[in-house]
Amino acid sequence: MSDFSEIIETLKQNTPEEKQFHQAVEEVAADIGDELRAHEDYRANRVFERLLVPDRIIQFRVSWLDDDQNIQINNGWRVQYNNALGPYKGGLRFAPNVRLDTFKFLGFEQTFKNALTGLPMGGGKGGSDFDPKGKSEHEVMRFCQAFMQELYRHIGSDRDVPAGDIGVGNREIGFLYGAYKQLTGRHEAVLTGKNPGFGGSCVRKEATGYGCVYFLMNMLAHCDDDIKGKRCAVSGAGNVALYTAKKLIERNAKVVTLSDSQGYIIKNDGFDFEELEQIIELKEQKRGTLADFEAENVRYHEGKKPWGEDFEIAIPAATQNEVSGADMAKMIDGNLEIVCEAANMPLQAEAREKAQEKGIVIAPAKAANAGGVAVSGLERSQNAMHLSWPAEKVDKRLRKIMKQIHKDCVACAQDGKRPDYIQGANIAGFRRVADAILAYGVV
Ligand SMILES: NC(=O)C1=CN([C@@H]2O[C@H](COP(=O)(O)OP(=O)(O)OC[C@H]3O[C@@H](n4cnc5c(N)ncnc54)[C@H](O)[C@@H]3O)[C@@H](O)[C@H]2O)C=CC1
Ligand SMILES: O=C(O)CCC(=O)C(=O)O
Repeated sequence: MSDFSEIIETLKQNTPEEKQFHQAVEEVAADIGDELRAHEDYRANRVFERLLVPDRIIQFRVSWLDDDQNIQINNGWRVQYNNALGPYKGGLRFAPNVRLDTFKFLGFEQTFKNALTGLPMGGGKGGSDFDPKGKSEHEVMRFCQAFMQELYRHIGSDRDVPAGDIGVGNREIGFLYGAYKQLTGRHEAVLTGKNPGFGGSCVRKEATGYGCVYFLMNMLAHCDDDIKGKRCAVSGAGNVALYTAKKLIERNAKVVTLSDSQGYIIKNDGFDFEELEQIIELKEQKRGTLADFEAENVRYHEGKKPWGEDFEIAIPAATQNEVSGADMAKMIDGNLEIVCEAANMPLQAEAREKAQEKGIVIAPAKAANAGGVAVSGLERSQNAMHLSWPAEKVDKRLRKIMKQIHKDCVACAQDGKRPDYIQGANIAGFRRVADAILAYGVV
C-alpha cells in the first residue's frame, strides 16, 4: 500500500466536488489503518483503493407529465457500489438536494453496513432530485412510473434490490413495484419495503427505528445501564424518527423532541403513545408539518434544531450532516452521554471530533441503523421461499441481528466498558467485504 493520506489526496483531486463521499471515506480510513498494516494481502491486492470506486454508476433522465400537462425533467441515479457480499442492496432517495456525491457516499456506507448484518447483500444507493413534497398523488405515481421505465433494466432479485429512503416510503415503493411488474410481467424480490399484504415483510416499516433502539439497549446493557427514564432528543419526523420514538416510548424512555425541516416540537415530560400515534397519522396520512401538531405542554420552535434542549441521548434521524460542531458544543454543555446515529452520517466531521474528544459514546449509523436493511434482507428470504413470517418472528430475528452487530463491534473496538463503536463497526464491516474481494481475485 502506498501512503494512506496519498490515496485520499488522489481521491480528492479526482473527485473535487464529492465532499460527502470524501467525508465518508475519511471516517472509514481513520479506523482501518492498523487493519491494512496487519494484512499484507489487503495491501498487495489494493483492496482499499478498489473500494473507493463504485462497481457501476447509472445515470438517466426521467421525463414525466405534471397535472397541468407540462413536461417535467429530473435526473435519476443508481450507484451499484459493491456486490462482493451479494446483490446490490440499498434505498432510493427522492429529494431536491441530491447529486451523484450523495449516492456515492451512501453507497459506500451501505456496503459496510450490509456486511455488518451478516446477510448476503452488497451495497448500492440511488434516487432522484425529484421532490415529492407538494406533488399530487397522481404526479408522484407518474414520476415513479417514469423512473422505473429506465431503472427496471438494471435491477433484479439477484442483481440489485432497491428499497426506500428519504422521500420514498410505502406509497412510492407501491408505485415503483407496480411499474416493474407491469414492465416485466414478473413478481420477484426486486424491491423491499413492499406492503406486507402483497409481498412485503411485517416490521420492515418499523425496522430501522426499532433496530436503533435495540442497538442502544445493547450498548447500555454493556455498561450496566438501562434505557428506562433516559431523556432522548430525536430529530426528524419521518420513517426512522417516528418508529425510533415509538420503540423508545414502549421501553419507557422519554422522547422529548421531534423535528422536521421547518422546526422542532418539545414536550419536557416526553410524548405519550397517543400523541405519537397522532404525529404518525399527521406525517404518514395527512403529509402535514409538525407546526400543525397541537397538544398540551407541547411547544413548537420554528426554524430551529432541538440540540439545545435537555437530554442524555441524542438521536439524529433526519439527514446527513444535520449536526454541526456548534450543535454538538451545545449538547456537550448539557447532559449528553450518547449519540445514536439513526440517519446516515448525521454528524459533521467537526461534531464527531468534538464528541469523541469529550468521551461521548457514538453509535455509528452503519451499525445503529442497520435494522432496516436487515429486515429488507429477511423480506428477500421470505419472497424467495414464497412465505410470509408473522411480526413476532421478524422482530425476534431483528433483535438477534442487532445484538450480533453490537457484539461484533465490541469485538473489533478498543477494549473498555465503553468501546469505540465507530472503530468497531468500520473494522468489522471492512474485514467482511475485504475478505470477499480477495477471494474473487482481480475482477
Ligand atoms: N428508511 C430507512 O429504512 C432507512 C433510512 N435511513 C436514513 O435515515 C434518515 C431518515 O430517513 P427516512 O426516515 O427514511 O426519511 P423520511 O423521508 O421518512 O423522513 C425524513 C425526515 O427528515 C426531515 N428532514 C429532512 N431534511 C431535514 C433537515 N435538513 N433538517 C431537519 N429535518 C429534515 C424530514 O422533514 C422528514 O421528517 C436518512 O438519513 C436515511 O438515509 C437509514 C437506514 C434505513
Ligand atoms: O432496506 C434497504 O434495502 C435499504 C435501507 C437503506 O437505504 C439504508 O440502510 O440506508
